[in-house]
Amino acid sequence: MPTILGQNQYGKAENRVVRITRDGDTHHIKDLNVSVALSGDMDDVHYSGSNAHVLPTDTTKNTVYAFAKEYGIDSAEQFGIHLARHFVTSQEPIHRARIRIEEYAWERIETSDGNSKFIGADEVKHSFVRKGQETRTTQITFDGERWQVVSGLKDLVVMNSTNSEFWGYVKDKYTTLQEAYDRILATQVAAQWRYGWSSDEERMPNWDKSYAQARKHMLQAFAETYSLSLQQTLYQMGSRIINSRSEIDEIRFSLPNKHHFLVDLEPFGLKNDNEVYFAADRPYGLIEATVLRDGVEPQIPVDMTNL
Ligand SMILES: O=c1[nH]c(=O)c2[nH]c(=O)[nH]c2[nH]1
Repeated sequence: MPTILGQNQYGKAENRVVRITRDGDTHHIKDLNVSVALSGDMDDVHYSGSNAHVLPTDTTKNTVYAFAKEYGIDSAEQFGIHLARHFVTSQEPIHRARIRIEEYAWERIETSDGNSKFIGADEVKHSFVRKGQETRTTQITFDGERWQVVSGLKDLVVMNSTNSEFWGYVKDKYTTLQEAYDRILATQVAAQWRYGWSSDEERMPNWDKSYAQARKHMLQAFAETYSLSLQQTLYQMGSRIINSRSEIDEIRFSLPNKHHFLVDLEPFGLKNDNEVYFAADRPYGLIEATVLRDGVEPQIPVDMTNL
């Protein structure tokens, strides 16, 4: 049976790099998980085993660490752009680079009553606690000409303890769900947004500011939407970002509905007045959608949850 090679890519996945920047005795941390995927003129290695075009995955790993030292890590996006440009422009057989980065945030530990020489005004200059909230993500793709930057976050857990209803839905013979006029709405946000920036000729966005603003608008929309469904809330979150951030053209969400079921306390002679819930972990409703600036083509893949 004749066969041919289809899409292929290779590189070192999940390079964990921690970069400390020492500003006197005040230290700064960047903690990343960097995955490199390269593609191009790689037929021969698959067909015959010739490695003549293969930059070893080990080298791609080393490059991540060397770049962390040589250029530092400003933002995950900036670091990814640097790496992608390097692989595509320095190796002829490599035509495309995709760099995926997860960033883990750390914050300074507050002091008790400053008595060590290492302790500043009200925080330790070299002691950190990892932030327990979301993970920031980015994916940089470069083909030698066009850039695509898709950034976002995952595992951002949010809850509204009121201002959520769900009723008026289709009912068939299998429907048992009771209509809800005051329910808990909770989800674990995975969101990926695509920047309009796509060529070196255009002015690059301020990645850190854009992330902070997109996150803020998303959370505010979640909190401020009186929800008739998680779908409606999702759309509000997305359109709030598109309307307030001109550098972002498209955003895709994957929102698990973290169901909170009222517990029946009647057997114990107790009335449950929307106070005691069972937080179910599965199954969960999974609500996913893309929100776009009118007129732009969608580019974020539908199945982006493991980005
Ligand atoms: O916000 C919701 N959207 C649904 O589509 C749905 N389906 C369901 O059973 N509960 C909910 N809640």
